[in-house]
Amino acid sequence: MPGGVNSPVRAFQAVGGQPVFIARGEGAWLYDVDGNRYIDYVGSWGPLILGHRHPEVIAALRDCLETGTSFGAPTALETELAREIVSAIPSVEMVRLVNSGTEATMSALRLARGYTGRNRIVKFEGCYHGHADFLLIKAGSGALTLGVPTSPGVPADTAANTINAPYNDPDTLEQIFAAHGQDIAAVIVEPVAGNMGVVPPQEGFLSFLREITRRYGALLIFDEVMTGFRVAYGGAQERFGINPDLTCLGKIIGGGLPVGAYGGKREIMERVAPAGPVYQAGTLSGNPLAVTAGLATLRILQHPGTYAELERKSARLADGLARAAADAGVPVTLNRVGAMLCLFFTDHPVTDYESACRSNTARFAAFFRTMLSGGVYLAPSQFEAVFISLAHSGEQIDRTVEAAHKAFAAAGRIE
Ligand SMILES: Cc1ncc(COP(=O)(O)O)c(C=O)c1O
Ligand SMILES: N[C@H](C=O)CCC(=O)O
Repeated sequence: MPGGVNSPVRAFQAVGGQPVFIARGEGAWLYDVDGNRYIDYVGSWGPLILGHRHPEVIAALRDCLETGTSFGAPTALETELAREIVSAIPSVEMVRLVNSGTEATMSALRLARGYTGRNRIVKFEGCYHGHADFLLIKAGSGALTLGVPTSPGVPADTAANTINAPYNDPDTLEQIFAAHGQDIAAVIVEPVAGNMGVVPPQEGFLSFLREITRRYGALLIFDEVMTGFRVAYGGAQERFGINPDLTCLGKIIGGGLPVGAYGGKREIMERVAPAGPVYQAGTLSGNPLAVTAGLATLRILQHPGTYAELERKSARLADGLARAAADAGVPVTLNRVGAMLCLFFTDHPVTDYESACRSNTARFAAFFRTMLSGGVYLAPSQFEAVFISLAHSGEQIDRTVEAAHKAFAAAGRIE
């Protein structure tokens, strides 16, 4: 396997050392093949908001297995998940299930182009929307971590239709629309950026996106692959009260199995084949196992108090980390929205790609390695989020903060 991994973010290139090989997970614990135990803040990169092997998810999967693994035909289960998404996500009236977040964003953008008859799209520097060619330009996540934000292999004429704008910068976007507004099919955005570390939208930024896209007849697409069912049950659009035209989902709606979805206004979604002419398909789309794990997860997330509990746990971790950094005299900027947070090794505010890149990544690497040897598993990159789950106990969070005291001291020894 290239680099020994099946997705670049799993390699330890940015932090040094070799990746840990995982044997199993239980709640918020991860166990490696050498018998070490870690408190897990990766959660399979976001899907495991209930932790590993939640008993209700596992029981539902066991029952589902007895019926088969895939049919390539409609099932009642997929209809149930579609209904749940439509009732949860404020702007979604119709939805199509796919197999990954990448498929969701790629398909939503094809639909936006088919619907508007325009070719250009606007994305934001440091946002990551999966690995489709036209989105791998100044992309975040592993691409940023490995220093290849714009990938070789993306044809120049494909890249020419993607316009990159700085996140949280309405003035630049206004200029882009003034120059190209009639050609822009859509603006796609992570409503809380989570792939250049965590960068919240500044006051008014999302409403500005809503206004300017309407003004120029372009669609607004929220990529809620990470934020959907995480920063609120109804995603960032519920939390911030802004309704996009299309929404992309993934991660949590598959409960740890491969899934994605895109949805939005009926009038737009009815252009998707076979209802309309914009083609998109998938052999395993709506897979019963993925749908079952997703549905079981969403049902637990609906319990009263769930998001308040996530908020409490996340605040306890954030406060503890901030205190530990201050005790060690290491300047950090901590960004948090609900159950996703990021520690940047800088004393400047982090509001966009450029300010995220000012973080001291050598300090992050030292912090990461000391946390790992102290039994805490973080994403091996400065530019990824820390994900808190319902499975994290107060005791695990306190242990994490204890480990962080040592880790900040180690980071502080690096210039
Ligand atoms: C915001 C966002 N969009 C899209 C994707 C792509 O999803 P996937 O890895 O399932 O293709 C990811 C994560 O990888 C993501 O965080
Ligand atoms: N940051 C990525 C998406 O959220 C991590 C998942 C991956 O690319 O493997």
